[in-house]
Amino acid sequence: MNLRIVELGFAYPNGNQIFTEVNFSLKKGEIFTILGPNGAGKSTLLNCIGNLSEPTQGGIFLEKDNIKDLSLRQFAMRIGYVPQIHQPTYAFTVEEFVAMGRTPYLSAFKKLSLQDQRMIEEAMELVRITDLRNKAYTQLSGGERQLVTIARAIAQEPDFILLDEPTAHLDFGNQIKTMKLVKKLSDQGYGVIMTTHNPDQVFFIGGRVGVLNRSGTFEIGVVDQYLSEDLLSRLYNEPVYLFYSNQLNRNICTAGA
Ligand SMILES: Nc1ncnc2c1ncn2[C@@H]1O[C@H](COP(=O)(O)OP(=O)(O)OP(=O)(O)O)[C@@H](O)[C@H]1O
Repeated sequence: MNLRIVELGFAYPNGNQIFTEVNFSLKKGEIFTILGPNGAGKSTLLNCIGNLSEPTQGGIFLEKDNIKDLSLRQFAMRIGYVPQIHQPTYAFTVEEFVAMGRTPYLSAFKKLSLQDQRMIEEAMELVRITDLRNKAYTQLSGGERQLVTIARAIAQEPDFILLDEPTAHLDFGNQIKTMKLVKKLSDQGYGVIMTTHNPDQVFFIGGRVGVLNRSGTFEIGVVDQYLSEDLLSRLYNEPVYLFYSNQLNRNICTAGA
């Protein structure tokens, strides 16, 4: 299964052109990260891939199917989306919230099957939130909500998972756990697209990265070959340094004094 982003462009109705000519593809089991400064359009791009915003140019294809031609149910079985902020309306328990991921598989008024229950358990275990199962979603911290929303996407059993800044509300320990979880998801065969503000996370993950510039251009490269101190310093308008760690066997990205 291939997810292809072809000649994608997006402009808001007020004429604000956010990006043009975004091209990349992703297989199941791959991770693709997206970097870019505030306001560059990372969330807008993920919203297009997540079928929440309609691109003004180009299209998004799952194999040969343009996603705009899929029913909501077909789409939800193939792509799961974890938005940056999720404001709950009702006090569902964590287990009930994760169970919503099974909605595409349910027929009207039908109870959850054993397979549905198994996927809900597996998703909660993978994200390590099983002990929160009876807690109200409205009573969770921002970080816990983020993990529960990731579990809901996993329960959806999609081929691809989109994560919009998944570590935005997390403490340092949970940021590390989430990055390990992202790697685990790809090991388990999910294709993952993740936006982040932290280039070090991109070095941790490796693979390919797309950089969205303020000008709306999008460039792709292999992390270690493409992301240089010079490129990152220009991207963020601040000096950025890379150090190779023999212990970690990867580049570490940090700010200067
Ligand atoms: N409804 C809208 N109409 C016009 N412009 C908009 C609208 N919504 C967002 N924008 C603009 O689109 C641009 C891209 O926003 P987006 O949230 O996608 O960027 P981002 O890279 O995800 O930013 P951040 O890193 O701060 O989350 C911003 O300049 C924003 O002001």
